[in-house]
Amino acid sequence: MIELSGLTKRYGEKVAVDDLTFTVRPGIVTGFLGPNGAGKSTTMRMILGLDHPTAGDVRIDGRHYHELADPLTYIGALLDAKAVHGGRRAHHHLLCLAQSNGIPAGRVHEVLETVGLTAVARKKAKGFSLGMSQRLGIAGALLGDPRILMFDEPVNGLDPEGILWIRSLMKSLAAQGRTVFVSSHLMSEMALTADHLVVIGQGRLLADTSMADFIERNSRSYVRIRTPDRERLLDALHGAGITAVESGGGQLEVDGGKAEQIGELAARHHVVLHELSVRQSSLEEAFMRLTASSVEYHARTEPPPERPWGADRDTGTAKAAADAVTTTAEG
Ligand SMILES: Nc1ncnc2c1ncn2[C@@H]1O[C@H](COP(=O)(O)OP(=O)(O)OP(=O)(O)O)[C@@H](O)[C@H]1O
Repeated sequence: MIELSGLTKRYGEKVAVDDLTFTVRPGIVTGFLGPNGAGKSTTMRMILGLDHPTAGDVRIDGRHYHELADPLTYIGALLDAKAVHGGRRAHHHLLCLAQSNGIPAGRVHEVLETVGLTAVARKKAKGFSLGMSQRLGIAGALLGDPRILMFDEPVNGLDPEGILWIRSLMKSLAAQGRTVFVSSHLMSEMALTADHLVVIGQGRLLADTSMADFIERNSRSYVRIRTPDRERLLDALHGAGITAVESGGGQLEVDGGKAEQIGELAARHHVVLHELSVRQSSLEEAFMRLTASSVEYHARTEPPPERPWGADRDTGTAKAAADAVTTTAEG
């Protein structure tokens, strides 16, 4: 179990982690979600005693990291897959870790087998692909057979086979009763892996909920409408007591499953429809709604304004590219 209580980290004026209180429980996969810069890695570094909290406290099975006698036998972590010394062979890297942490050398073979790196055990880490490095990092995390495992963005840059492998590994570790804490900025990935969700934005706790509850609350079904007769349709909908909201690009959205009613209404008022479709909002959209006000770097979704070809020829391209990205540094 990992328990955070009022955990806070400031770097000068910047509050990277802001008063986080939550518990990561055994037997399930807990997803740790937040947009870029939300404070996930900083939180994980504080759990491992690599960064000191400005305020608050974090405990691993009731103790601070530095109080654990052989920490790798309590908590194993993958923070940065490329942090391995490139000149070291995979086997040697794990052996050094084992020897310096009081772990029997025989575990090296076992974990290499578990992560599927036995065939390349004598190869130097600098020749490893990102996927192989992730597997080596995970082997290091598993080395002490710990009850708690923590992975920082383990699927970043992996191919579908690697993603599937990590997903099933995390689930099987949790099924063995271990505590599994995994960070990601992809809600869609977490929906397939995690049983519980902790969402943060700009260092603050935004949600601490079961995945089932999150899906239940955020699976919105709505009707999407495109029409060249927008004003007439809005009047007709209004007259029938149906509320439509603009959803960008001239589209309208109506909550609930009223597609037939809207279609018949449009026909009665001779309104042309280009689209009338029932949609289900994705969990990724729900996550983006939840974290919208805490995202530090926004890319504009509409295309940049069109420029006559040749105008600002020398600087136009760079300028248009710069215009397309709006950076708002909040907080
Ligand atoms: N050593 C540091 N000095 C100053 N600021 C830092 C330092 N480490 C992190 N930060 C800032 O703290 C905030 C949180 O960073 P952190 O890396 O924990 O976020 P994250 O959620 O892991 O992001 P990502 O998904 O991009 O990895 C960011 O604004 C970052 O710039």
